[in-house]
Amino acid sequence: MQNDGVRWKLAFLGPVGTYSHQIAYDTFGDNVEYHARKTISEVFHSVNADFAFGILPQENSIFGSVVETYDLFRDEELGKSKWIRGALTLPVQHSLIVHVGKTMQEIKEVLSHEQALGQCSLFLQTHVPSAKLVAVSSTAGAAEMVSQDPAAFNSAAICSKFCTKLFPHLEVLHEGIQNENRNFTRFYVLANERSSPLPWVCLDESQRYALLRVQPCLNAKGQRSTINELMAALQLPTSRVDRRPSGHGPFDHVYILEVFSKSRDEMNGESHCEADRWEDMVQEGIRRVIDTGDEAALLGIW
Ligand SMILES: O=C(O)C(=O)C[C@]1(C(=O)O)C=C[C@@H](O)C=C1
Repeated sequence: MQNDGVRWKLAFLGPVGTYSHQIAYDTFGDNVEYHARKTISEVFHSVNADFAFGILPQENSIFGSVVETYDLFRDEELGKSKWIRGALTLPVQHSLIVHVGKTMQEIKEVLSHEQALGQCSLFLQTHVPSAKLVAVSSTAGAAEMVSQDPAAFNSAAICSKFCTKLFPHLEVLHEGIQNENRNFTRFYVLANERSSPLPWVCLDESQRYALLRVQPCLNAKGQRSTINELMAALQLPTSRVDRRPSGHGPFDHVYILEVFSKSRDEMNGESHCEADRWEDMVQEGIRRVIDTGDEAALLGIW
């Protein structure tokens, strides 16, 4: 993917070896220039006029929503200068990685991203119940610390087994340690243009999606719309609802909703929902929410 001969830049949660990097490379291959960032927040803020794409972990099938990502969706820049352009799903198999020769009994602490610690909670309770669990910014970041930080010599990392090829002195002690064998993480592709072209692997044109931020406002009676009222105004099939504090006062919330076009079968014989028609349907839904006195914004459409 070239922009006047210059490769587009993509930000991912680093270092190389994270699941974010893996899904980014599986999707964009050698077509973009990769830039590692220390946190998910830095990935989000990197996407600007000069940075075409960012990869944001969104939800895991065992541990649920990635809270740091949803908190970033409250940022007003999303939907103004950057947009969600697609979703990608990666099968995730975690390994317990240690310094070569270390045994389970010697492990004093386990480092990883909080998502990976949560996805492996049963293994941790059973096999290293007294180890301290330390949340760090990424899985491969944890492997790098175990490999290079003398203070982490008796620590283990939860990460992809590929990390043992990237960082010296590491080996796999256990593989497939997540609570359920079938484990998937879904990622959003963040882009600096609302309709940035994406590699074909991101696009399933039989189904269209949009991400919305909806905020109930106080009416004249001092009441707020319920989530049922907001969804009734929207009139769009909704696959995901996440609620985060708005930051504007106690128990004041924003909702992040993922909506989708009806499936092929429900489209009255049409093979798929045309992009323009889907855009109209979404904009009409947003208008209906705003007409009830609440706030709604389009964060991305694909
Ligand atoms: O730390 C990584 O490897 C990431 O890419 C982050 C992340 C996440 O935030 O969910 C991605 C996939 C796994 O679920 C665990 C961690």
